[in-house]
Amino acid sequence: MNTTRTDAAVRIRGLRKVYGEVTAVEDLDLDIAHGETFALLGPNGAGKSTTVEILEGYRLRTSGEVSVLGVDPARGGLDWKQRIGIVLQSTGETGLLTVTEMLRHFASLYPNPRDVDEVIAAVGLEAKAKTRIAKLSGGQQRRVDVALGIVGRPELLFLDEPTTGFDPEARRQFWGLIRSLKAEGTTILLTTHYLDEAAQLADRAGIIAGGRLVDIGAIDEIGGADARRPIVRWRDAAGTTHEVRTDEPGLHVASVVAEVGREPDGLEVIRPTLEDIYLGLVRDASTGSANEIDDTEEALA
Ligand SMILES: Nc1ncnc2c1ncn2[C@@H]1O[C@H](COP(=O)(O)OP(=O)(O)OP(=O)(O)O)[C@@H](O)[C@H]1O
Repeated sequence: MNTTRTDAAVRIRGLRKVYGEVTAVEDLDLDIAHGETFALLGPNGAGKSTTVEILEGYRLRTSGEVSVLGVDPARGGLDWKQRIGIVLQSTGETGLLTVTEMLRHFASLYPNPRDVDEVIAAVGLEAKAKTRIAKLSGGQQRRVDVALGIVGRPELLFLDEPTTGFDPEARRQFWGLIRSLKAEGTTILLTTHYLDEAAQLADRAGIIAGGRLVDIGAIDEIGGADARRPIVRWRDAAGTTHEVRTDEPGLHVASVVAEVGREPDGLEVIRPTLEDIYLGLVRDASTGSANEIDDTEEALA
């Protein structure tokens, strides 16, 4: 095999992609370690699919260095393609074959495929195994896309908005599947607009806006400590809402109770979710302003 194992499964340096007047990706640096699950997050048009498609070898870059499993994707041959799995944002499957037939066909293209029946069970399509793909619902067809992405036992799996159209139960089942792939050592690059999905699955996330990486870090650290500080919120006797960011929400609640002398109205302790932090970072990126943290008690009208 004409590949070299590098430290990172994916290595990107100074990536830039220009479509005519539009700069879709600018000066992007990123490393994804072997075995890591990495989520690339960002609003519509941020440059996620462009980046992922360059890594998959589907799109040529304007400039920069890219290495995927030790190979430049612009020059990746069949042996390299057999080591990666791809679930595109949308696929143009004709749907004439049954689920089993389609998977058998795909499995035959790989040197060490997974067992087709096991893959069908893993994506929850056992009852539809003999159904033509055209007759499946949108969410079921999406599950076929996921099955096709993993049947070749890829070392690196690209998942571009994999659970769009899934019902909540199917999403939970999919998360279990991704965790088992990760446990087997699969490296996963996920793009999703479901921030809970990223929080559930990813070790690290990168947030891209306007083609630039605005933050990157461990899922429980991204955005920094300040953005993650819990908020204590309550209403006073006059009906005014108070909101305080504090590292000691329990102590703050105790002091409010001591002051009010009873259960405070509308008391909440809010721990910012990944979605809250993401929205703050994307807003800051679009306005160009720094994230302002209010340490002081603030009365909200
Ligand atoms: N083939 C193309 N020709 C011209 N412009 C394109 C092309 N593909 C993407 N773009 C532009 O590049 C930018 C990034 O698009 P991209 O599809 O990478 O974003 P995305 O983050 O994947 O968005 P979404 O969340 O909507 O899928 C957008 O401004 C888009 O309009």
